[in-house]
Amino acid sequence: MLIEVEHWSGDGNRFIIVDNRKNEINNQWNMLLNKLCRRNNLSDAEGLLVLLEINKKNSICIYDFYNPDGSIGVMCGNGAKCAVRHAVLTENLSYNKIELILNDCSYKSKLLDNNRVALEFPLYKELRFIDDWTYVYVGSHHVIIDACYLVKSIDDFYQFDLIKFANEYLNLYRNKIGINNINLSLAYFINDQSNIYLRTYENGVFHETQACATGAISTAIAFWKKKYY
Ligand SMILES: N[C@@H](CCC[C@H](N)C(=O)O)C(=O)O
Repeated sequence: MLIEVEHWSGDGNRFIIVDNRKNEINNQWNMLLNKLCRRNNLSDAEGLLVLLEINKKNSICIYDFYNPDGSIGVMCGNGAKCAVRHAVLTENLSYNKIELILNDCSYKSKLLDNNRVALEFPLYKELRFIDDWTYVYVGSHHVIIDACYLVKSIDDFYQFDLIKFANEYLNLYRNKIGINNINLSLAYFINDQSNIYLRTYENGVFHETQACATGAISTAIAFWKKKYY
């Protein structure tokens, strides 16, 4: 069977989108994920978005999101932005008010200028300060580590072996929080610029990705709550 797929990128976070509104693909997602989301070359994806339905009259689009390991990534901010833009292009939805239903959760969104997508998030569902790191839940689970404990400069920050660190410490964070599917973000805050530089090791991808929207939101919340700015 020939399956048409589209490659999308949300800020460098890469996804495959499949239109399954005719329900032609049944329970073959694991096969597709294996073929399309391996990390062998640059075109490999970090998640799969499956279009289930677009209701043009009410500007509603419904997608499922899968991580490359086959697990359901409940919320993926960059994937959600791609889904909204994909729905607009597919069915010419009204730009001002689009409801996205992603993995059964509803988000309000709209299209801004230059094809940017705005997505409304609840503030956060859970926040915990544990030792010198922070756990934030915004639909996906994030551990935020302040890089000032690990590196001394922005160059060191980008040289830091995030994958080795994740392999060594992920289980510790999982055990402390009691949740398995955790994303790990290393955040470097530059005070006089009010900038936070971020690197994220994603659950379900088990690798560093180019960008992670819920990681960015969680980090902003963690630093704001710690009164960094
Ligand atoms: N890339 C994401 C987060 C995706 C979800 C993650 N893989 C998980 O399972 O928690 C984003 O842009 O938010």
